[in-house]
Amino acid sequence: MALVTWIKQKDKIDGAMKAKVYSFFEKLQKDDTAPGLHIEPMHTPADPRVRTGRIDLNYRAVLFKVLYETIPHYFYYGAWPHDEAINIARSSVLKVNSVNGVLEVIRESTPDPVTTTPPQKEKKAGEQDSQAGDEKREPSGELWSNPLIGYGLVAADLVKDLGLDAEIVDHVFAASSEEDLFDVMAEAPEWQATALLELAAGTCIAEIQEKLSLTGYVDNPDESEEEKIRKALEHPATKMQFTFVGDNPEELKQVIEGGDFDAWRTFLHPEQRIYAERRYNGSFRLSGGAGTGKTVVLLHRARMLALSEPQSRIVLTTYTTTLADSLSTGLGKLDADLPRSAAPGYPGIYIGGVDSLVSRVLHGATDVEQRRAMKEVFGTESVIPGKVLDAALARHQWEAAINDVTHNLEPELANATFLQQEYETVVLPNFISSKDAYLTVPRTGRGTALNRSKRLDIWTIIAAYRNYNSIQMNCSFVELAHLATAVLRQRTALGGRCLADHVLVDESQDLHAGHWLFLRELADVHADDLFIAEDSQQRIYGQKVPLSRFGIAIVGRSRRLTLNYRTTQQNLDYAVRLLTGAAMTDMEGGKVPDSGYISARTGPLPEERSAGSFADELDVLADYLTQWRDEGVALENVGVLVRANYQVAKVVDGLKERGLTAKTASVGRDEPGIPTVMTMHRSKGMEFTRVVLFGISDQALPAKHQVSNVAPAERADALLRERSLLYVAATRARDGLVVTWSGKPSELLGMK
Ligand SMILES: Nc1ncnc2c1ncn2[C@@H]1O[C@H](COP(=O)(O)OP(=O)(O)OP(=O)(O)O)[C@@H](O)[C@H]1O
Repeated sequence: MALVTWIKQKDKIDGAMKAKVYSFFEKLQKDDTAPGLHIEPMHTPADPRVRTGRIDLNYRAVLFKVLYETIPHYFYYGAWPHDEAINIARSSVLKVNSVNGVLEVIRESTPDPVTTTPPQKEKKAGEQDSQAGDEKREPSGELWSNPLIGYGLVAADLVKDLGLDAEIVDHVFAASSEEDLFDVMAEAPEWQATALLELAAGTCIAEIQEKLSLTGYVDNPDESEEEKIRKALEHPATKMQFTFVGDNPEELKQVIEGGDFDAWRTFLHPEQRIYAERRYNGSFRLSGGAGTGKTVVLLHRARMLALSEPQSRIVLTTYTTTLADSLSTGLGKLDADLPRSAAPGYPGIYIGGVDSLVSRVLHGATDVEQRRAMKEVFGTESVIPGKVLDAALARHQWEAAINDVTHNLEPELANATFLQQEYETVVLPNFISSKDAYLTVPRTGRGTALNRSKRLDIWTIIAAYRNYNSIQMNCSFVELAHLATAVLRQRTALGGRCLADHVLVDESQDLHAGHWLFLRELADVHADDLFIAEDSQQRIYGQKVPLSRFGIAIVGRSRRLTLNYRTTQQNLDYAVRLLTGAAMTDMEGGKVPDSGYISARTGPLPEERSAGSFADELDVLADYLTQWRDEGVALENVGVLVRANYQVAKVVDGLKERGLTAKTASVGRDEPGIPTVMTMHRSKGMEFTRVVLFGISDQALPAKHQVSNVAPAERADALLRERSLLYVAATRARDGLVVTWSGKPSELLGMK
């Protein structure tokens, strides 16, 4: 028998190779002396533990063999063509870092930045396909200056305090372009690459030590190297790159098949691991920019809770059912054996969109509970209306109420947007059902002040709106959330048990006050009651709502993730620039930095393309898709994102006229060779290898109905939501990002 530890692969391996690697390790786990494996030591290696093994005729595995008593333990570094493998094997060393105790593989000769050829740039898609008369704009590159030198960092400090390898540090300081810098990082151990990335982003040494858990290690010279390695495997920064597979073939299969794409299942960042595993004495909020792994943390945390408390009732929820479905798929990938529960209130993990949770509670409520809830929310004891009021009908009802009622309100107040916000952030959360109650309720957080006479007029319109809906038996999702809250409150008032022990919430920036009141009732106040993942920069619905108002105390229990795993630094910079000019505030009203997110990946610059007309813009889009297809890009991993619903069908039809098949999001996502066209709203939580933001003109963004006829105080917030929408859409791209428009570009692109 032999044990195996897998080291995260820097070079991607294809399907055929994966099968061979699996078969090699399957044999090795059983018997490392099996003749076909050819496990051999090197002549004059830098590390005497290094071995090579025969994967096939051409490829050799590079391994390190550590003996624990009589049991061999192999650390698999990678597989390369024969000669390359021999070179790598001879020059690589498996060691425990003497400064911080992290296990790492150091290659004795890292690339020399002066002689390194920068990696082949991806050809700029669409370059030769430019339409006559089309104008192409690329964000201009600035002269590069080495950020580590700029910050006044001293190489010796990085070696002494952080434990970075001296040779790697030398190369980093000698880097003369961003490509050089990324090349050096690509060869460095994972934790060192992350530390360098943080240094380049301006993070100080002490903060990096904390983020990567690098403090507190004391090297014990009396301890054997084997023992040090065994202990180092437990270090959180080691776990970014090493995972113990042991002699378990199933674990081996998972890690090989998952490859780079499913690395999130195994190789967590030390901070992600902390947030997934640490217990908190109350509610906790995890913030972070798009793609920083908030969802990944939630999934790992749900697993940790389910495994450590098998009888606990865990609810994992998010804004929509589509997002909940993808949480469910993700959890299945992480651990298919976790106990699931079909309904909230039972042991196991229940996953559902927050509105579907609301509806489950209401369907399970007795007639008496329902009537009392109606009394509490609307002031009349009746059955809960059966029809759900959609956004379009709600708008229509508001407009009807505004027209039918006599009032003296100015247009900025007498419009559907303002009134609906007033209703959903003031009236409903305070369970107001009478004029007198509305006249005196505090309107904390609302931008526009209202005097008594305005409040009177507004209440008259609200009463008419409620009346129309009551006649037509309509009820909005927001009203339903308040009704479900009222049902749960009745039960707890009668001594009933809450429905959940732990509630984990994703995409929480978009939840409205009614959702928060409901979630607060779902689990009572105790340790680890609510774990909330949010990115206030991605708030594209509703108003910002301070959690403290709903009895959710996160003061002192709120942290932020900053390392982006999804998209390239180029796309990230571009997306963050789309937010420029907008003051981002988090849900507690604090300032959120509009930069400071870093990515471990680099790629081509985003491209901006203008076209003379809608038809020309479709030509541009068709050219990109054709070119990508010809380059071998799997078009099913391409997303074309538009601002408005009606544009979806127009783009699908337009592409059809140009001989290309595309589909809408409702048809599912995985038809080979077929890209998906969807709204930016729908793309939330998703990711694609390449993204085209289509139709980003002054006519489409900001959407007129969001920002016109809106009171000045509300307009800024509406504009911010439009910027956030662009940010959400741009951060869906893993690699390529293209932005197109016809006519004039949107002001949100910030072009002069
Ligand atoms: N530790 C990790 N190792 C490898 N990949 C990771 C890791 N953490 C996250 N990822 C990957 O990064 C991408 C973004 O992760 P995730 O969806 O959890 O981020 P998020 O913060 O929830 O993003 P968003 O807010 O944009 O929805 C996913 O493809 C995920 O698999």
